[in-house]
Amino acid sequence: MTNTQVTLIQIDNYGPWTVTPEPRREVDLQTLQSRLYADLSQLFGNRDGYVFFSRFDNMIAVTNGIGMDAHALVQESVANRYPVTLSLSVATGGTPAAALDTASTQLQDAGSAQAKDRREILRGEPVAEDRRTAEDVQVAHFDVNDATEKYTDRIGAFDTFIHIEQGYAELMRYLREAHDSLAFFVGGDNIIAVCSSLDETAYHDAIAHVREVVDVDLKVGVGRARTAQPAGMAAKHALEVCRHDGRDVVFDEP
Ligand SMILES: Nc1nc2c(ncn2[C@@H]2O[C@H](COP(=O)(O)OP(=O)(O)OP(=O)(O)O)[C@@H](O)[C@H]2O)c(=O)[nH]1
Repeated sequence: MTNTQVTLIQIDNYGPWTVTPEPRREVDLQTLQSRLYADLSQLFGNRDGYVFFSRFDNMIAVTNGIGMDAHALVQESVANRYPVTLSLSVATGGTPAAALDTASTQLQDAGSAQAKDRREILRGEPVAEDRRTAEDVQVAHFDVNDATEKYTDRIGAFDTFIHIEQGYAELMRYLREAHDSLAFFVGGDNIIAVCSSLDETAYHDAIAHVREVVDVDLKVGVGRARTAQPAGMAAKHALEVCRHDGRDVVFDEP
């Protein structure tokens, strides 16, 4: 069984801030959001976590092995350097979606994302040390088959983008509904999913579903570990085996 620890990251009172005292320049908001994501990726990544930008004002991190003190340091570092602050809600669960639901509820209970007086909330609990196992995190790294040859080198950049995003949208919905798992677009033609304990058949079914509904061909490498970073690396190595052997689904061999 997986035991994913998820952290919901939310910029405090961001909506009002973007229009106070009057609407701020969009280029400045885009710069702030992407720099904040880059910083969080480093801050959590240096501690073996993964951060996904999702909606930018709300980001989602896989934080197995990262305690509350480290979360507090991340908040302090951001508050010292940015004109905005962050609330962090940490939760664990048998599935990634269940963990994120708990994290969301914890933060909603602390007040609205647009409440002036709700700042720098830090709530929740990490996975208890004695309950951690070598397979707490399952990361699936999906990739569109031959995206360069089929799309990038052949059709317009925007139509390529539509194909890739459609594949992502269908996969994200399917994994959420069928397996309580969370999939994130990470650039190029790549999607990284944080999964519950899916087996090989389940991945074949997910790939077949996406092919059938939106005609996008995927392959996937799957890795498992105590924390996100080594699970993600194992998934990348498994994906290389897919490429080499022409297979659609490969699990890493721990
Ligand atoms: N985030 C991320 N992006 C990647 C990674 N590998 C490749 N990409 C992106 O995906 C694009 C396509 O690269 P590939 O997936 O290697 O190429 P392909 O044409 O689909 O070929 P095959 O994957 O071998 O079928 C690249 O231009 C990168 O933008 C990765 O590990 N992580």
